[in-house]
Amino acid sequence: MGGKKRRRVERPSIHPRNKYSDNPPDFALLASLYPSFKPFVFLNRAGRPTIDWTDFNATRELTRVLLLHDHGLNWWIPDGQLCPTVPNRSNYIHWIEDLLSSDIIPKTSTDGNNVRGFDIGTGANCIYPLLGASLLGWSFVGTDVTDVALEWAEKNVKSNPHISELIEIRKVESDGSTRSGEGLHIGESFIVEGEKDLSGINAGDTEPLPSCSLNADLGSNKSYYGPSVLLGVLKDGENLDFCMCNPPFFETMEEAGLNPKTSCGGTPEEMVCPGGEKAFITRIIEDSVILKQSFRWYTSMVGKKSNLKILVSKLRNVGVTIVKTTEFVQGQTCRWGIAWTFVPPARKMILPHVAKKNNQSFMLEGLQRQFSAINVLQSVESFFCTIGASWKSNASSFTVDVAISNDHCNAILKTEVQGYNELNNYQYMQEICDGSSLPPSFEELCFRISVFQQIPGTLLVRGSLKDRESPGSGVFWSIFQQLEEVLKNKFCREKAS
Ligand SMILES: C[S@@+](CC[C@H](N)C(=O)[O-])C[C@H]1O[C@@H](n2cnc3c(N)ncnc32)[C@H](O)[C@@H]1O
Repeated sequence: MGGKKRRRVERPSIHPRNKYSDNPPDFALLASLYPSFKPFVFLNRAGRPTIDWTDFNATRELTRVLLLHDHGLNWWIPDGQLCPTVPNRSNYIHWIEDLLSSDIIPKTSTDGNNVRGFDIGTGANCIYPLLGASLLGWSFVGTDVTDVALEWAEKNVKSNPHISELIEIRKVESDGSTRSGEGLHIGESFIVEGEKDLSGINAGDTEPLPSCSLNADLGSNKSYYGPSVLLGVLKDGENLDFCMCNPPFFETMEEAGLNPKTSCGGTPEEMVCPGGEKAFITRIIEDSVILKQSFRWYTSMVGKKSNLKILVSKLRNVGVTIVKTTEFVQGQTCRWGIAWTFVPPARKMILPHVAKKNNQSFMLEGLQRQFSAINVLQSVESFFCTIGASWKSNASSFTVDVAISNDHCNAILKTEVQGYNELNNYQYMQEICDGSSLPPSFEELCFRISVFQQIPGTLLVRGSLKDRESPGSGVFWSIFQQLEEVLKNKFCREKAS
């Protein structure tokens, strides 16, 4: 013991564009400027001004003065309603801003102007529309089910005439139907068999989610009990840039009350839903499967990492083109963000974790009888011949040595059909925005493809990079994926999907 050095785990930091990233709230200054805030401020043991985080009145007053002082927003919520922490909520807004400005999916013609978002469960505090509109000029539809949330969200919008035109508050009926407004339809919910199980699903047992065709009566197409989330709330023909959601995280109020260190309020309607956040976000996923490209990005906050994994697994099964996750700093605790889209990606990207591997392999199973390892080897040769690589094969060792120039690699990547991409973490997202995740430049990419007989009818194909440190390792991975698809399509009874 003791000999091992502890690796320092890098914690993600507050978003660099967050107003508070370099200047955390200055309680002393705020207390001097706002007499109503002053009584809540005292010096802690280290002599620094602070507030009692377990006092709801103190946290609410802090939020009020921060929104006023730093964002020019008038804001209030009644006792007990969920009180947002402004720096934390801002991180989510900036993450969406990154998604919209990245070139992962093609940009729209508006190119950052007239961005329109949809806040599922905006709450009495209406925090996301208020921040998104005041910081970035975005327009919003904010939805909710409870009267108190709708009433106070409206009040908060109206108290800010400079942005009130940008925010529409929309009611979702709590009985499972949706309000019959302009373009909305009331419909009976139908239940998909096994729906209850969806909330208890494990990462490994993700069945494809039920889907049904888009039709005029969208609200009736939803596959879950309870209030609509998107289907039927979204109006006919409405297309938005993104939706966002801070879902009711918990299954019970007891679970919700487990953090005694802070008091941010929160009623059962705000904090709890049957099946917790996993069930709630599953509803968003189910609706997204039907609504597809009505939103460019679907996003949600996630409270538990275990749920994040499950949700990513679910998304793998429903035909999304990209899944992106991030970690948000929330004081002592962590929250995660998940985003997905059905828009085809703009270009190929290399996953950072796979890009670092220098060995890749796949199995060719269920080989059709007439084919053997030598046929596979020949197909490997012709694959590389077609893409213009130089290659040398050795029929006795069942290997093909390949060399590809940088220009050829780029040509291959350009024509490639992008499948599923899972991009992790905010830092990586930044790389994409900077363009530094583009395929790196190198002289020649050299690797060996080997074909091994496993059992009759099964071959293993392995690709090994000659130079472990090659900057083209990500490109190698990508080409190897294409080879897999080609070989599976040609040789296996069960074709590549
Ligand atoms: C955790 S609160 C989030 C409030 C606010 N967005 C925030 O971040 O502080 C969740 C909100 O979702 C609302 N809600 C629950 N089910 C909903 C549904 N089907 N559609 C819209 N809102 C819903 C609740 O009433 C509650 O206001």
